[in-house]
Amino acid sequence: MVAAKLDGTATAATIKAELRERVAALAERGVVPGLGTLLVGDDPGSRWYVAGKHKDCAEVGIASIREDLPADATQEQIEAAVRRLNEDPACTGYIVQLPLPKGIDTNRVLELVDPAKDADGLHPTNLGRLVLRVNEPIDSPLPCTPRGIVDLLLRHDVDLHGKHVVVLGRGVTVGRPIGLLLTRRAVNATVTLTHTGTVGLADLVRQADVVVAAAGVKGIVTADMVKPGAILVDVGVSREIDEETGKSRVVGDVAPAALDQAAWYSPNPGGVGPMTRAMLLTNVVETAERTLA
Ligand SMILES: Nc1nc2c(c(=O)[nH]1)N[C@@H](CN(C=O)c1ccc(C(=O)N[C@@H](CCC(=O)O)C(=O)O)cc1)CN2
Repeated sequence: MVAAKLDGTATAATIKAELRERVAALAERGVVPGLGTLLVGDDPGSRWYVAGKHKDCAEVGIASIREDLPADATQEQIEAAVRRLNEDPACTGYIVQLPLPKGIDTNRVLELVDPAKDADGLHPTNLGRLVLRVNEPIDSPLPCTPRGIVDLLLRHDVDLHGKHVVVLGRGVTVGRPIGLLLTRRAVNATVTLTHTGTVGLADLVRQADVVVAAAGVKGIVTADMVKPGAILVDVGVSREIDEETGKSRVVGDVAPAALDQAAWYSPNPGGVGPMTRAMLLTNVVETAERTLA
């Protein structure tokens, strides 16, 4: 079977073109959306992600605000930066880049974010709205990666109604919230959330119409675990050195041979990552639009 590609890079480019028009419409009404980022420390991956977010903003006309703190920043210094972003009128939405350094109480930091400026949709108020609004549209920011995955599937006309989605990984940015999005009445999928304590993982994955692999374990989804015709969404990010080039490269949770079984697959890189970035911009634009409603 030759699997069709869920092209996140191309889909994100379409979304950015749509957003450019919405940002222009906001400008006509005197509103300039501004994305703030709070980056603590010097992890190269996090630096790259934050730089990408600001590059994306420049492409669609969103203003950029940065708060960068050293790796030894204290809880108090981080919380003070969050308060500055809450109070900055130029910042209409912002994110705290995760993970924060060891020893920092991440939940305490996230709970300080003004829910109306929560561009990541990770504040308890916004996650709570996602829990409560099963039947009606959600008028608050949604977590970027889950939203990006659902949007990527829907924009490729994948019908999720009645489908069994098996999710690997219970992380806060992907695994836990994606079940809430997929089981809303408008989407109507059935979700099994698996994690390191799950017994019989391979048997569960074999039952899946859609596999969302967000375990962060290289090649955990192997060919023998995939039902023929399933859809494979690869979220995992592990790094290894490419033997030919000697350079570091991203490898996903889905083993290459598993793709032969699939009807659709999201490449990694080039699938979910670009959609995560596009959904962050979407959240920022929607947050700014809500100020006019
Ligand atoms: N506050 C947040 N922190 C983190 C999030 C998040 O959504 N909010 N998600 C990840 C990191 N992340 C964004 O922050 C992110 C990860 C990956 C990509 C991406 O485009 N990846 C590329 C490949 C990149 C490479 O080669 O290294 C791809 O998939 O094509 C964008 C954003 C954790 N932290």
